[in-house]
Amino acid sequence: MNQIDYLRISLIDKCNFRCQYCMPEEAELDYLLSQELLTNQEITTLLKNIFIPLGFTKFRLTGGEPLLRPGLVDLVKEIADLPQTQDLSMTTNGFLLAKQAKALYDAGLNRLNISLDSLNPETFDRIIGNRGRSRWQQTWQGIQTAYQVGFNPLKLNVVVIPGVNETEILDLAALTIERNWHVRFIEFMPIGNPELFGDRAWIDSAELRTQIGNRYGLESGAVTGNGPADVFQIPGAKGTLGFISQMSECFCDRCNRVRLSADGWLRPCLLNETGQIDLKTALRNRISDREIRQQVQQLLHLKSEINFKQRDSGTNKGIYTRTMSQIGG
Ligand SMILES: Nc1nc2c(ncn2[C@@H]2O[C@H](COP(=O)(O)OP(=O)(O)OP(=O)(O)O)[C@@H](O)[C@H]2O)c(=O)[nH]1
Ligand SMILES: C[S@@+](CC[C@H](N)C(=O)[O-])C[C@H]1O[C@@H](n2cnc3c(N)ncnc32)[C@H](O)[C@@H]1O
Ligand code: SF4
Ligand code: SF4
Repeated sequence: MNQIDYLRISLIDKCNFRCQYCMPEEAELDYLLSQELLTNQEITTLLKNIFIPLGFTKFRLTGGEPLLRPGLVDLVKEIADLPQTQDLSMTTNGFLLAKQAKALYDAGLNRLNISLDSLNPETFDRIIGNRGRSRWQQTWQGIQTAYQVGFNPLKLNVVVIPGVNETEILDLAALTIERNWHVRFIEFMPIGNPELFGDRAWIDSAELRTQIGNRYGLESGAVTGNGPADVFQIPGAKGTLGFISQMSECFCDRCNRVRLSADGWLRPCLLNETGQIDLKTALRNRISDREIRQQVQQLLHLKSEINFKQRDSGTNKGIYTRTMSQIGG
């Protein structure tokens, strides 16, 4: 069995974007109340008393949009300062990054993955549901600032949507030639927007590799990470290209992570809710650390069963009912 040592922590379920593939504008979502969110202190207590003693050393902050979380820099510092923390990273849409990047870097955040689905401001705004105000320029500035303050590796996540941004694959891949950035193409999953997903809403990573290989050539590459990306490189490029292929491949056999939702549910697998544990209620009811650790350990033992056998059990006819923003993607 793989060692499960990577916890993805959702800090908030709200977002300042409404990406078509995640939180489409027309969707009605129920948001958590602020008292339902784990506090910073509860998060660090869980890390110190539960997850670290069970061998967790890698933590990613996500959401919703983590940069909207009040007290974020303090939380980053507290987690980074834990002696057992080997890797502390964040996944963000980058819109509020230009102002926060330096403070986050100084607080000890090691790595950033930033979503950027298009280099064309109009396409970008259409994807993120801009509600009348262009957001591309500020997002691009956030990415540049993050790189300038020292985030390395800096990864850009592109969800590839047929008919929306698929014509930009070569341009996005070309970003890595002169820049030490890591562009990752993600196969669109049937989570969040069933209409957009339609009949064939994802493009096989192998197809993208052929396109890019024909234009620029492609060889194997390497970059630091804990995730499912297969990494390649354009020969001579400064950065790399990653392919995250959850639709065309199954990488569950190398799964090393569990997820903590913003309201404290520990979820063994992204794609289903089997076996979830409510850690917030346990903490607030003063259940002993020992007992909570035992419950978590039991879930970790069950995880490989859940991964393989119940991957689709959280779906309704193959469509997932919770969005990535609610789960903590
Ligand atoms: N099926 C599946 N997909 C995942 C999982 N974790 C991440 N992904 C996919 O990978 C995309 C990028 O995830 P990121 O948040 O950037 O993190 P990562 O690639 O795991 O992280 P590093 O490699 O450590 O940088 C997500 O949007 C998902 O589409 C997972 O546990 N299961
Ligand atoms: C849910 S977001 C949370 C962090 C941050 N708001 C962001 O967008 O980077 C995390 C990742 O999930 C991805 N994502 C959301 N919905 C998806 C879907 N239906 N299929 C594949 N990836 C998805 C996003 O592209 C992003 O890279
Ligand atoms: S993918 Fe990220 S930025 Fe886009 S709506 Fe979802 S949580 Fe927000
Ligand atoms: S689908 Fe579940 S088991 Fe597979 S990689 Fe994602 S979290 Fe792990």
